Amino acid sequence: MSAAGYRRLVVKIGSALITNGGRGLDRSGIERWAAQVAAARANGIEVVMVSSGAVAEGMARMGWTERPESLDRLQAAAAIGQMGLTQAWGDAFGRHGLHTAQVLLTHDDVANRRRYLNARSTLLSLLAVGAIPVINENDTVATDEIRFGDNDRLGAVAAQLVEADGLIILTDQPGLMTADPRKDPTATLIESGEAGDPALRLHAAGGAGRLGRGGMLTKLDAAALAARSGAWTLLMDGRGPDALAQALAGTARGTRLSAKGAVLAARKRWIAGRLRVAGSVRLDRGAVQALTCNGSSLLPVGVIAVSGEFRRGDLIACEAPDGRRIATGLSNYSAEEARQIAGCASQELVDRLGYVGDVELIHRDNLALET
Ligand SMILES: Nc1ncnc2c1ncn2[C@@H]1O[C@H](COP(=O)(O)OP(=O)(O)O)[C@@H](O)[C@H]1O
Ligand SMILES: N[C@@H](CCC(=O)OP(=O)(O)O)C(=O)O
Repeated sequence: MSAAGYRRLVVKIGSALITNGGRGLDRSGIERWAAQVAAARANGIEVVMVSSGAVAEGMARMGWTERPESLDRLQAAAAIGQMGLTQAWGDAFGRHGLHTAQVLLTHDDVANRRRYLNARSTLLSLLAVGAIPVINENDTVATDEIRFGDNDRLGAVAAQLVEADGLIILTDQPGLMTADPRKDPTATLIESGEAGDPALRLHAAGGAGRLGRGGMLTKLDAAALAARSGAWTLLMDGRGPDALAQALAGTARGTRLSAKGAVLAARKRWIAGRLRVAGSVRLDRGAVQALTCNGSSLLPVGVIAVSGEFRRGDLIACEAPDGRRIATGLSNYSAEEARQIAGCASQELVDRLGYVGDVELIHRDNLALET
């Protein structure tokens, strides 16, 4: 944990920054950021990277000066450039004895509950084994319908997936300015605000730079999305020699957007608002108590019976011993698996299943109590 109390952070590095204004990958920047993340990792902070740069690196490799308009050329540039990007991060973190893991996602992967849970498990496993996940959009297969479009939103989704404390968005400006500094040199830094405050958007109408896709508007959208899972967002300039180190330590200058309000309420409301359940589990008294009084996850040990047919990621009902519905939630296991592990202590799961699965049958973040 950092002096500021951070446990897990997502760091998003935008195209404008990582490509040195379009001159190919900024390798010294990558070395510097990796060294600073490695130092934070040594202090017990888990870090997930979201790195742009594939298209810009592909453009540099091909000698293209303008970002292609057509999807197939963009995809070609991304495929060519992603090679260099992965290699650059792998080499840089490797010098600090850290493994990196390339994770390419599309929006489709997280809109689907099952795949969302799979992506989440994989990212958490990578962190558990001490690796640094480096996420980018899977541009080669992303069509408009399944595209995040910019990596700011992908950063927010990553923060949600791993339940990060914060999302650090490094760009080529000091943060959110009162106006686009490329157009208005008198613009000044807005140092703090509340994520999701519509008033902030008035400052951010300027669009993106030549290489980036998002601009400030998507960074504000990302902050609002990250706040729904309780994460704050810091928008800042990543170019200073200690910029990321300061951000990871909680001392950087930039725009800090706080997450206020009932954090998981929106997600839990979404779960509770769904009418159909695919099955149900009957709980013992101890599990009912744990869920309703302590806000705990549902563990297999507290399940006495399983009804219906459901798959991993499906919504199921949790019932008290008298059949009363007390909660609904998204199951980490299929009905068949749930039957195998009902009543099992956590340490018995691997023997029953034949593989290492989630400890929770329903994680508390995916559980909404009946009101
Ligand atoms: N109010 C603002 N404050 C700061 N930058 C702004 C603002 N409005 C628009 N911008 C533009 O947003 C750009 C950063 O977005 P973008 O190019 O997408 O970067 P990245 O690739 O880092 O995501 C800045 O270079 C700037 O020109
Ligand atoms: N996936 C793309 C990045 C998309 C993009 O430019 O995002 P951003 O840096 O947020 O403006 C790439 O690697 O080039």
